[in-house]
Amino acid sequence: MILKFTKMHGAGNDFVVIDLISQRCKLRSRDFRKIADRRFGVGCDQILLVEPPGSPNVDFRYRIFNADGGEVEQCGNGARCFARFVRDKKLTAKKVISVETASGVITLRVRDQHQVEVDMGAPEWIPARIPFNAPAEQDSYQIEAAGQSLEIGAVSMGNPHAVTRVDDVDALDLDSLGPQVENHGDFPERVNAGFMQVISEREIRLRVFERGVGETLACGTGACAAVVYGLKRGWLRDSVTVQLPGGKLSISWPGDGHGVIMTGPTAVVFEGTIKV
Ligand SMILES: N[C@@H](CCC[C@H](N)C(=O)O)C(=O)O
Repeated sequence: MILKFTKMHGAGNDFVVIDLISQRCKLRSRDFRKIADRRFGVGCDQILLVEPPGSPNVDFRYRIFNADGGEVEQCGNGARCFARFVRDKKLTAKKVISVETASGVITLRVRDQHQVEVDMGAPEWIPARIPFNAPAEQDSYQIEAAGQSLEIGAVSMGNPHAVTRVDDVDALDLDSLGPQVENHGDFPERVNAGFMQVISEREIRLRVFERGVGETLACGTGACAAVVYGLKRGWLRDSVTVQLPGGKLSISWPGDGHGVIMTGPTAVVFEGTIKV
């Protein structure tokens, strides 16, 4: 079958977005791996599927597949591209769009042609719900990875994150450290590994080694996880600018019980078709 797709990115985290409302197709894990392959396919970090909602109070269903073919619960940069896509394709004229994901309903607000704000929902700190093996919830935990002892914050933004504060993100060897944290035995569903450098109370630099992908140029849920951890530890305040290798995101969180608000860019790169 020939499928139409749109290649998009949010701060350099790139996606193949497929409308499964106007076209019908059952895609399998190997199809996602082929589409994501940068030599034999289109190339992307994640594939985003636009589907009809499963319940009456939401506008769409949003499904996310990592480049390794595995389905995941959440993707922040993808959520912004999703909002831009459904408006560009005239699947909705709404500026406030609610979508169901594998980790619950999130709300997308289209600010202008390029900037979208997303309420990513409240962070989850309870270890069993991340999931992370720890006897009790703590502000931080010690884990061993690549022969080093790391102090991490463990949090779910719908998907699991381990965040480590470092002095200089440029000095990290993420190719060796990233896979060791991603596959750490205390994260039974693996984890996205974020490394943040605090520049000031309102600005951080962040690199993320994403579960099922490797290092990406930006990770929206990773930015939310880093900021909520930094706010909890008292290192950050108010609205924080997160500088990622591919661009900037703005993140704010009023505190426990509230959703994390992420604002950032979206871009369309090209449209095409692929045989699956
Ligand atoms: N790029 C994403 C996160 C995508 C999913 C992640 N790799 C996982 O496995 O949980 C983002 O922008 O949040």
